Amino acid sequence: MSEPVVAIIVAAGLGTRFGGQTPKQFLRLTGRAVVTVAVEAMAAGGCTHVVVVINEKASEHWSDSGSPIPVFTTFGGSSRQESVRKGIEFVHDHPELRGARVVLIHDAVRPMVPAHVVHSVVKAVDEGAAAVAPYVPVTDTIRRVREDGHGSEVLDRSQLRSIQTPQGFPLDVIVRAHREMADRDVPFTDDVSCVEALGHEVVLVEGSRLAMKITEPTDLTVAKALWKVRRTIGHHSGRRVFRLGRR
Ligand SMILES: Nc1ccn([C@@H]2O[C@H](COP(=O)(O)OP(=O)(O)OP(=O)(O)O)[C@@H](O)[C@H]2O)c(=O)n1
Ligand SMILES: C[C@](O)(CO)[C@H](O)COP(=O)(O)O
Repeated sequence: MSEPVVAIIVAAGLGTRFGGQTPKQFLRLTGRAVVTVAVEAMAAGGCTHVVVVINEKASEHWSDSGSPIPVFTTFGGSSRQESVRKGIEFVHDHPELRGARVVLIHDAVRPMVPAHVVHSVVKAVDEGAAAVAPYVPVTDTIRRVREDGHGSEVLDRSQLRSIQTPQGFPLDVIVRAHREMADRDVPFTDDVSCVEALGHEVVLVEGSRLAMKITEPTDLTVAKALWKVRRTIGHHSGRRVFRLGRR
């Protein structure tokens, strides 16, 4: 039997920026929950198993029925970093998962990531990378506000990238990185940064605008609209739609 490729989907957030009673990852994206669509995206990209990290307080919203690959569930923590750590420890301790060759960490709230992006991340880890993240170019002009509160300065956006998930790692590397950063109490907003702090290089692969993060209510409206046309993206004759799919 070949080694598992495990995706850890973090879904333990409470969605304070989104608001509402039900955490955003359990809202519907045309018929199915956002997190369920994220599970399907991991399967479509070549993952063999998924661990969904949920919040104990919101567990009544979660159901894994109908998944194309085996799904395990564990409880998360009070920050994304802590939830990732708990997911990684679950994989590390699980007899069926601990032989994983590649581990991906994915936000439940990026449900529409295309299979080719997931596949590129898995491939880059398979080929020896210690930390892999998909990116899209920054298209807004970006300014940094000065710390003293007086004014701001423009940054050179040609050197900036917007980082997405899934991010990929060999299991031993991501376990070591998260344990060490938790011991040192160093916070990170993503997982490649955590591994980079151990001295590893971060490899970037091309991501997709479809892997947008649902953070605020408007994002879900946009996601629903994109979901309806996603099959045409990349095959459509219209240039705008084509570009959206590729970048
Ligand atoms: N304690 C947490 C916090 C976040 N997440 C997950 O990390 C991903 C990205 O987080 P974010 O978009 O910030 O979600 P929330 O924390 O739910 O949102 P907010 O910051 O607005 O409260 C989401 O899939 C979220 O469920 C998690 O598993 N555990
Ligand atoms: C991991 C991430 O999605 C990469 O862009 C992002 O850092 C998560 O940020 P959030 O504030 O926890 O949503």
